[in-house]
Amino acid sequence: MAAAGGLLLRAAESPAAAAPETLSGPRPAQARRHAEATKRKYRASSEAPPAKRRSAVVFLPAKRAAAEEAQRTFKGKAQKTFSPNESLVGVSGKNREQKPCIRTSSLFKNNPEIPELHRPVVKQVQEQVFTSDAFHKLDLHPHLISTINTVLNMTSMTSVQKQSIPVLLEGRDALVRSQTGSGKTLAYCIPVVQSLQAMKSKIQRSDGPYALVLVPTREPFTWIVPGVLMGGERKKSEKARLRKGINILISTPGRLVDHIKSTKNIHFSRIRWLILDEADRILDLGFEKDITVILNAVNAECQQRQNVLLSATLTEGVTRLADISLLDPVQISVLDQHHGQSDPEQGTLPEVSPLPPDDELDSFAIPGSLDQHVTLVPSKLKLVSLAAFILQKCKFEKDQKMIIFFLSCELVEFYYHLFLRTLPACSGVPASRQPPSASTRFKFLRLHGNMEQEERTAVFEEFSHSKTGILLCTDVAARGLDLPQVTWIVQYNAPSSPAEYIHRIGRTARIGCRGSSLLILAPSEAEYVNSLASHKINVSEIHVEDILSVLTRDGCLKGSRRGTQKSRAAGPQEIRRRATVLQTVFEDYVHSSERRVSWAKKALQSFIRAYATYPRELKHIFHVRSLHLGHVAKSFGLRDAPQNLGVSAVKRRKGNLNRPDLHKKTRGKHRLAEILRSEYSSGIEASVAKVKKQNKHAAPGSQPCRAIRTGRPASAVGKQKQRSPCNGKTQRD
Ligand SMILES: Nc1ncnc2c1ncn2[C@@H]1O[C@H](COP(=O)(O)OP(=O)(O)OP(=O)(O)O)[C@@H](O)[C@H]1O
Repeated sequence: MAAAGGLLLRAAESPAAAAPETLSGPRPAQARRHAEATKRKYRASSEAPPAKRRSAVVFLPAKRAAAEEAQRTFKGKAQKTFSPNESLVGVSGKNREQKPCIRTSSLFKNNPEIPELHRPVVKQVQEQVFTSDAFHKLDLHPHLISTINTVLNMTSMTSVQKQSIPVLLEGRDALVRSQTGSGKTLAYCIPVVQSLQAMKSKIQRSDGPYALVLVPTREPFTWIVPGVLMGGERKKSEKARLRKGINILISTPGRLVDHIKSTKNIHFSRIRWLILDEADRILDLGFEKDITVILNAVNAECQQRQNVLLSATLTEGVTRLADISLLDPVQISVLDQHHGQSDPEQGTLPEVSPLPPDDELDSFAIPGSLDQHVTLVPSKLKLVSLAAFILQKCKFEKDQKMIIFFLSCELVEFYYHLFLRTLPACSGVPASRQPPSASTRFKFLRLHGNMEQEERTAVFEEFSHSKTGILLCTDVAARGLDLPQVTWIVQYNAPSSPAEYIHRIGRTARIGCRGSSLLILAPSEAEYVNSLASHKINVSEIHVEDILSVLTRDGCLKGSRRGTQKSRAAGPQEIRRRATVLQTVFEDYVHSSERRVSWAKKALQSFIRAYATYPRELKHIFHVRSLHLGHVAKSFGLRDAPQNLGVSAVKRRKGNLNRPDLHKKTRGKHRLAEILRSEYSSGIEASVAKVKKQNKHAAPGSQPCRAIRTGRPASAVGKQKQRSPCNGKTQRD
């Protein structure tokens, strides 16, 4: 099929061999004008064809064959205008005769060549997830063991649990690094609960917090949550709960800082544990200053405690944070023997080592049960390719649960509504009369930072408990979320860093399960694969033609054209035709009203703005100048590129990003970053700003930093260079 598909695209790419784009085909004068316009576009765009992917010699006959096939297929029909509406059963549900015929989108013309992927094959860092050791081997309270066994239904420890729990029970500080979905949460929860229940004077609720757990986002609160503080909830009710007492306090850094600054009921004098979970994410989101405030506030009231820092990725920032927050820590890293680490099966305890070796920094452990793929898709084909992929997985395969990552909230909203309104209809039955199986197959959900907390929690719960479904989201869902049985992670837009890539794909293949991921890149972004390889991330290629070929299995994309059985076969021409039918479904939907067109334009604008915020080190791969706006517009169901969306227009608006309120409210980069990451913190920045003004000299966080346990000032965290671009980017989330 790959070979057949190869014919398909390359035939389209060759101007000489290209079959008429629409079934009507452009007239000669029109065609000339079109070709000249295209040439102009390529002069202005760096999406001009790069080096060919495969040898032209090898594919020349293939192109010719495809062209001949195309000519044969369309002979004598060049003037017939194809109305996709006629071809779709039940898609629009409107009177087909009354609809004007619409020129089919020119999907397969003038696309850039897809370059050959030359990936260095690297040996990925591997971790063994489970050990054969049972929890009852640990010196834990029998009641705790029976809870783990019977309530949580867990018997054997994971590697990270086996290595961490004894160390933490000994009372040591620890820096724990282990792959996504390997059970890090229990690795610290068990020692915390064991140590708290063993305290001589029985803990009272009114004692206040004994353990403080800092997490980066609001969603991942699970079974052990006696008290949660998170943005998006009413601060007043949180204050009441704090007054009653919370012994294990789990909070996002931003929200806790809000309470430190404005709530009298929060005391840290009894804190025995300070846990920084997902430290890499906390730093990525620019919470260094908040962590500084928290460390100072906790240090001011208590010195005797255990500190634990956990992370799936180990970056320079994480080790620096470990340096100032941990005292003489044990470093626990669950890597395989090849990587020179201790073998968990040998039961050896890890060495005490304050800093990891340089070559370990920024290389990531990926679950061995995760198959990673990449596909290079010209911008014009991106929408149909994603739709085809969804159809393939959710219509033709069983029990698929998929998460699709996008660059911004607006993109999530746009594609969520577009797919919701169009794809289920492709089952051939009007939405109202679809059997329940169709609605579960195409259960679309979305999750992003512009949603109310209540709705976010409901979506999280629904997707968590569902066996199938398609969750469209921003990076708000990339970290810490434990969503069981996810089979596919699709990255429709590339992540801003390899660490983000790891966390996105880490939502599948959790705790030893199998999972797969697909990264969709434009041909001009192909070099990103090398960037991943330099962090020991290996991906294998799926060809776009293979993804599109599923459309030939979809009866409702057949089209109305009466052809022989032979021409209906799953040949390249048929794939092109069906892709065009599907694209037209989207274009028809978008162009069915002015409002929808302007909605699609706004989504396109949001994409361009988000695209402009890739970090400097990735700008040579992701630069707005590389985007062919006309082609990108197609992936928003737009027939033409909207005016005034050029690079210069984007540059002009860049300072304003996509939140008009920012312009008014922010002064300077820092404030901008604060607002952009607001969803991860408290959601009440404005009130904090007010309080800040009032308590300028009184707030604990504003006091001069005192020495922390390592003797270094906490302000050192704040001074650290903000490595991640996320500060300027989380408007995406
Ligand atoms: N020993 C165990 N046996 C079976 N399941 C376990 C065990 N420990 C943890 N789990 C389950 O594994 C899943 C992943 O655990 P957890 O969320 O702690 O992983 P993580 O390493 O923190 O992942 P991430 O880095 O993505 O946040 C959870 O559903 C958890 O209940």
